Amino acid sequence: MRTSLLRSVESAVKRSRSAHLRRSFHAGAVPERKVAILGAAGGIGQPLSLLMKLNPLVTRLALYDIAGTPGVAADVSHINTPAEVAGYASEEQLGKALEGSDLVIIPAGVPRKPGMTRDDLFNINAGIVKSLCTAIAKYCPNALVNMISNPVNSTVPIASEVFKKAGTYDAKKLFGVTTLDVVRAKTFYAGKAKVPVSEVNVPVVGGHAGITILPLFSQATPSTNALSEEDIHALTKRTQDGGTEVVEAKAGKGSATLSMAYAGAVFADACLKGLNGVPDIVECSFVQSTVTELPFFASKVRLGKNGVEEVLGLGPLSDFEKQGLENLKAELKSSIEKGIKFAKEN
Ligand SMILES: NC(=O)C1=CN([C@@H]2O[C@H](COP(=O)(O)OP(=O)(O)OC[C@H]3O[C@@H](n4cnc5c(N)ncnc54)[C@H](O)[C@@H]3O)[C@@H](O)[C@H]2O)C=CC1
Ligand SMILES: O=C([O-])CC(=O)C(=O)O
Repeated sequence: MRTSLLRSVESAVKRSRSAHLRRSFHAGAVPERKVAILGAAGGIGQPLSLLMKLNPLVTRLALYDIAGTPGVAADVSHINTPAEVAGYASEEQLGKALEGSDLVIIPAGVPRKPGMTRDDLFNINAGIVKSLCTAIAKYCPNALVNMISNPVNSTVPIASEVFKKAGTYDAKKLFGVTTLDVVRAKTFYAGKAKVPVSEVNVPVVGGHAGITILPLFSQATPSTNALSEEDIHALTKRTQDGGTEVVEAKAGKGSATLSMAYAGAVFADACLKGLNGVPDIVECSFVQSTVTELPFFASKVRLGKNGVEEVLGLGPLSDFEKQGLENLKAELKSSIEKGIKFAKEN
């Protein structure tokens, strides 16, 4: 009788201890995180919403678009993962979508058609990005911002100016998403070097348009002697033209959406891990930088509890890469200046 009573007390204590441990794990070790996606009903927005719903680090997922959000939100919300989904469908609801966000991902805006450059999107997307960033400054000034909307080389400087004007700019919290360039460089390198793609790492620096995209294949791992200089030049060109390859294949139906959603989800996950204090999270991103004389530049970035913990240097470059770096500076500088001028004048 006594032993059975003891056993039941012991097991009650054990149950309460493990419940306490579970509670403290939820309350402490893995913080609650709200992620907002602006442009959530678009070609990128929909699969990105799906992937973020699958991310166990996301507690609340706010899906905002000017059209089509209720359907996307209802659809994604039926997936049996913990993130709570809410859809926001009009400008009046943008504040609610943003409030309390730790991370805002922006894939809002028009995509390219064949024959266009990313800069041809400037006239429409600059205004969209400006108004969304004005709302971010108002409703969630401390959130990390992942800018996907093109031309990234200009939209990130636009965002920085909007935040400066609002008095909320924190260079550590603004990121141009260049992960798709890294994803492509890894895939193309693995195919050519015949190494397992899951083991490949390739930094991609510079910006996110044409020759401003500079993959550093001399630093690719696993390293290989199997590639000729010609192979490296062809891999570089293919990475730089990766977006155009998709635009042409889609023949008027837009640009990369699925690979971009994957890349956006990879980068957002890295940002959330950094925020949560996971050590050694390094990704390439287009950020405010002193790596070159340009005020914004993509390079490896260490992510932490406040966003950018450290902007890493370029490392040793081959002569071909050194030349590529010099060649990209004029275009990148002018795209950055175009964004800053727009934000200052509008
Ligand atoms: N950074 C990168 O590596 C990449 C960037 N992109 C860029 O991402 C952007 C989106 O591309 P897609 O999803 O294919 O275009 P899409 O046209 O399929 O979707 C864009 C969505 O943005 C929404 N939108 C427009 N104005 C808005 C506003 N003011 N507020 C909220 N939502 C708004 C639209 O309703 C639409 O649902 C384009 O600018 C494209 O160039 C695309 C691929 C890669
Ligand atoms: O090429 C485009 O217009 C979309 C984009 O940025 C990419 O796929 O890298």
